[in-house]
Amino acid sequence: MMMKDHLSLEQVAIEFPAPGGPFRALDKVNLKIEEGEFVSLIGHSGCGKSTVLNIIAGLHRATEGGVILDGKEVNEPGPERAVVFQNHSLLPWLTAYQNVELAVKQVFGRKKSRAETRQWIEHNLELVHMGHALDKLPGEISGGMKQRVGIARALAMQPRVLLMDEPFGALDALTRAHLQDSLMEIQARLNNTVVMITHDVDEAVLLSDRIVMMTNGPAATIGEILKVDLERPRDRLALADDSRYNHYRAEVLRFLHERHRRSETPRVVVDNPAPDAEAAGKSAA
Ligand SMILES: Nc1ncnc2c1ncn2[C@@H]1O[C@H](COP(=O)(O)OP(=O)(O)OP(=O)(O)O)[C@@H](O)[C@H]1O
Repeated sequence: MMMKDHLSLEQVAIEFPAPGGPFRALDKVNLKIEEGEFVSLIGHSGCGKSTVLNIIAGLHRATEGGVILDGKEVNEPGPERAVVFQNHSLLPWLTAYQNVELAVKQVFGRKKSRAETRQWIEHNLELVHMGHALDKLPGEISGGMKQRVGIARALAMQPRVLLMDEPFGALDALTRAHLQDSLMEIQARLNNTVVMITHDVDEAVLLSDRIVMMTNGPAATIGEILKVDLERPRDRLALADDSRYNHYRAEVLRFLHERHRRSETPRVVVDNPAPDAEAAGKSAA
């Protein structure tokens, strides 16, 4: 696969106004992401993961440094960077189809004919296995299904970068596993560049090409980057017994627990749906 650098964070720092003077949440964040790469951000609660994602999304402006996407500086939100949040954020009065349609019309306007628009919306909902529920309202479908629609909406914008802020965090373990598998399948087909925040160590290892581990704030930065050299497609059951998989998992846990331990209990989920979950230890906290 041909890969080239296309997204880079250069010397990113951000300060938020605070009563005692500016609060420096991030400092000297440097990261280069290649096209088609799947990168996850992991770190203790409050270290600044969402802030990094929001800066890439153009929702926050860096105080110092900046983000370059395909040679252009990012300074506002744009459809080439679609965001999927933890809580779906669908409009409740619109059906699954109409929620995706809204985004498609915003991005493509009149560039697609009516027939093409319809086909494109259906295609994206089918990608996430929601082709059977086009006319359902968000209130009529489960949390996992809503999240699928949110992902379809983001994919339908044909973004160059897919930004996901704990997209499966609110779901039960089984639904989460299904959606992780769907996401891997879609990414293999479309070769999207993905930046995903997660608190789930298994999710990070299973999905990522690289895991970016952040230090605690204030002035949080990238502590270590772990390259996950596991061939794709990846199979969660086969990997549960794979020593390399367990090594990567242990590396992330070591980083979170030894190097950057906080006095309070870190919000880290180790929720392995594989049969050896008992042996591996249910909770990282
Ligand atoms: N708009 C803001 N104004 C002031 N401070 C902010 C703002 N947004 C974030 N912060 C602060 O910046 C730091 C990083 O927050 P952020 O939400 O990015 O962390 P996080 O790693 O995503 O946390 P979590 O894992 O709990 O979601 C925190 O100390 C937070 O209080």
